[in-house]
Amino acid sequence: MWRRVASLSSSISSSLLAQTASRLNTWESLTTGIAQQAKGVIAPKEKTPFITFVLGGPGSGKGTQCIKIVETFGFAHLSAGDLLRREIASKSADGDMILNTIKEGKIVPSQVTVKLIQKEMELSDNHKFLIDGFPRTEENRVSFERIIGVEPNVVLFFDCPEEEMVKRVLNRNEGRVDDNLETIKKRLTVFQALSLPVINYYSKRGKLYTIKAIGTEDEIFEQVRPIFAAFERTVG
Ligand SMILES: Nc1ncnc2c1ncn2[C@@H]1O[C@H](COP(=O)(O)OP(=O)(O)OP(=O)(O)O)[C@@H](O)[C@H]1O
Ligand SMILES: Nc1ccn([C@H]2C[C@H](O)[C@@H](COP(=O)(O)O)O2)c(=O)n1
Ligand SMILES: [Mg+2]
Repeated sequence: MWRRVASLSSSISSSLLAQTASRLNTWESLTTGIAQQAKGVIAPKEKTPFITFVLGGPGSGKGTQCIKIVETFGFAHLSAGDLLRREIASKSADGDMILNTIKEGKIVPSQVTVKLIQKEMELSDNHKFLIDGFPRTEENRVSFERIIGVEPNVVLFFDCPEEEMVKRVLNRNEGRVDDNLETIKKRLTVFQALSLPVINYYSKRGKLYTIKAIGTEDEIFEQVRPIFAAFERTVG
């Protein structure tokens, strides 16, 4: 549905695009939604999706703040890392490759991650998505745009000093295979080299909201809250 909407975007005005997107979404609901509703699985998607990418280094507090955004603003939270860990746990065909990549602090091929995100978006009856820990690379970003066919509305960047991120990750205690000093160092290098260019890209496109990610969880959320409050009336 979203790929078809996006392919029209260069040739028509934004208000016409919004109307067209709305109609295409409704049309798609009618064609695919009927079968799903007949089975009682999913409510029709009648609203244009509102997509937020949540970026920041390892341990910067993305997941913690996503929980608060979900509670306060009713978004669906899709954590790329959680989706990949679920593939490992379910022993899927890509499970071993994903496990080895995560242990090495590297990035899983984009096609794998985008397909997992796409599946969750399609299954969700929400239209507001927080996509946490994605895109981590330019390849991730381009792949999302190609496969899903839309750009994010908002990009949050949790900007946290390295020392603090390392301290938080080492204290996390959730049994993650990448929460050790050796892997954290590699993840920080990957973040600097591959993720910062994505953050700069969205800054240039005027979509980036930088949050100073130090202080208590509640203090940090007070920087996040007004961003979504400003969109709430238009997004629903
Ligand atoms: N403001 C904060 N102050 C202190 N600790 C925090 C704060 N925010 C989160 N934490 C803790 O730091 C750890 C990392 O937070 P979180 O898992 O949210 O980070 P993340 O950005 O999602 O990391 P990753 O990219 O590794 O998934 C968690 O144990 C969390 O409870
Ligand atoms: N877009 C992504 C997101 C995550 N991964 C892998 C590599 C990360 O180190 C790991 C954990 O992610 P997190 O829970 O910290 O967001 O998952 C990836 O390859 N691509
Ligand atoms: Mg996380």
